[in-house]
Amino acid sequence: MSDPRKRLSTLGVSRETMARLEIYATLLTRWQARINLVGPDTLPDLWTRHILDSAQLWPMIPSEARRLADLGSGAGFPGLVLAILGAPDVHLVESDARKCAFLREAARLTETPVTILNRRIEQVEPLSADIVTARALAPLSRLLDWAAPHLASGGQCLFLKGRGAEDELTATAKEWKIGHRRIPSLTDSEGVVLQLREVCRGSAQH
Ligand SMILES: C[S@@+](CC[C@H](N)C(=O)[O-])C[C@H]1O[C@@H](n2cnc3c(N)ncnc32)[C@H](O)[C@@H]1O
Repeated sequence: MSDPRKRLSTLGVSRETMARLEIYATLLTRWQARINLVGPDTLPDLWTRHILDSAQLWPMIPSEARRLADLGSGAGFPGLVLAILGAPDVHLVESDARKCAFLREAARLTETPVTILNRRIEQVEPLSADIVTARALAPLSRLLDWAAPHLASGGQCLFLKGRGAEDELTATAKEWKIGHRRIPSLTDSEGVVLQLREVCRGSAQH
């Protein structure tokens, strides 16, 4: 099944939510002419490369999660897509003011409640999030430095990563003790979702 809209429906996305994703996709395509929201070569494949890629995290969010923080949201991947799908109390952290203007407009038109923080992650007060997400932001060791202060007790990270994920995990072992799962990506044959629990500083025991 390669049609991304059909694949979204298998993730439990309703027709009403699909209509809000359509509004988001249309707005993004319009704004892309003015500001670089996504890599221009990826725009024709927006639904698979960005929307489905983000939405694949939706089934991994536990029903008891109360807050999600998305770091370096850019045009809203994955955080705004997850908010449209119904993730609770989503905070989008993005340092670029023009991208934040886009996020505000997309949230308004899709009637999605989100908190947009136009700040550098390093300057944001601890968010106490049950889920911290990020895609295409930084190597894993830096992501962990940024994400750890924002994790609630018992919280987890969901990071979309490419083919270097294994090496990145190895590189963090000296500094971080993490329970992790690697879940193959639905959209990228070489990609994975890194699901990280019990993130704490200190080397892994071998
Ligand atoms: C490569 S883009 C990825 C955007 C989005 N997550 C995606 O996958 O399409 C990285 C984004 O992170 C933002 N960013 C980079 N460093 C940041 C920081 N320290 N604090 C907040 N945002 C940051 C950039 O402005 C940019 O929009």
